[in-house]
Amino acid sequence: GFLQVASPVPQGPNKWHEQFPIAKGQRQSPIDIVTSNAKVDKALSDNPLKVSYSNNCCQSVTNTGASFQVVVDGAGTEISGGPLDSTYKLVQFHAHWGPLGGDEGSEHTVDGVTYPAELHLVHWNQKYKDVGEAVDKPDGLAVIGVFFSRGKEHAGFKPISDLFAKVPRKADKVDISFNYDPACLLPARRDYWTYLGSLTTPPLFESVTWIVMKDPVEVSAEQLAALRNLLWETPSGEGQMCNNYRPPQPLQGRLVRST
Ligand SMILES: Cc1ccnc(S(N)(=O)=O)n1
Ligand SMILES: [Zn+2]
Repeated sequence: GFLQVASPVPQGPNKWHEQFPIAKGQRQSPIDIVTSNAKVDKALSDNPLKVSYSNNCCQSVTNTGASFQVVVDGAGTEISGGPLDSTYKLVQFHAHWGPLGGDEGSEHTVDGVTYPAELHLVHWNQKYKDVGEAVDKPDGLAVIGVFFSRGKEHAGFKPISDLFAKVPRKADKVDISFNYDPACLLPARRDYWTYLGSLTTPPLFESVTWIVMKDPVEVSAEQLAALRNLLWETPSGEGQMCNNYRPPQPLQGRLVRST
């Protein structure tokens, strides 16, 4: 009602710099990946990215108020190789998406092309004692980004997308009682672009080695629509969660490498 104190609706990306000056930093994410400027680096293929997730690592799905988040118990879910000088452990995965039926929604773009959604698998460097220590270190995090395109249903994503209706409001949480291997969300072809960037939502720490898979994975229109079962606060009250993506940021001379 009008007597309630409206909870402050989070400021949009173009205001983040007021509270998080690093928003205008030198290694911000996402970026537009200009494929002709990406440099093939043989070292990446000589030491292939190793993804070894266990199938009982996913604990729960939460509505964070900004996305869904599958919380992972890092036991046995590790990545290494490729651009990484250390072993990193999966801590959570979430996504960013656009309006119903639209083609914008991804954070990274490829030669200016957007996808309807982008999945982020967040990992922390095992050289640190926990994710809290890693989160603001230059080599603290590694995030694998996977573009979602609209097409046939993704059988592997269905057990997760079916849970969104159970966590409509911020802080809602449902346990994942079934075995689930997040590797099923990766495209078959493991080629990627990699560059040094940041978290794409506040606190925007410049601590992420980004690994953006070249190939999208197909999910159905219904699975994309299921993302809107998640609700969040809008200026006019509670509404469907959508457009929770940050637009591309200045490259600032960074090199993007490619397999
Ligand atoms: C853990 C975390 C926090 C904020 N933003 C991100 S993201 N979108 O860069 O993956 N991850
Ligand atoms: Zn993200």
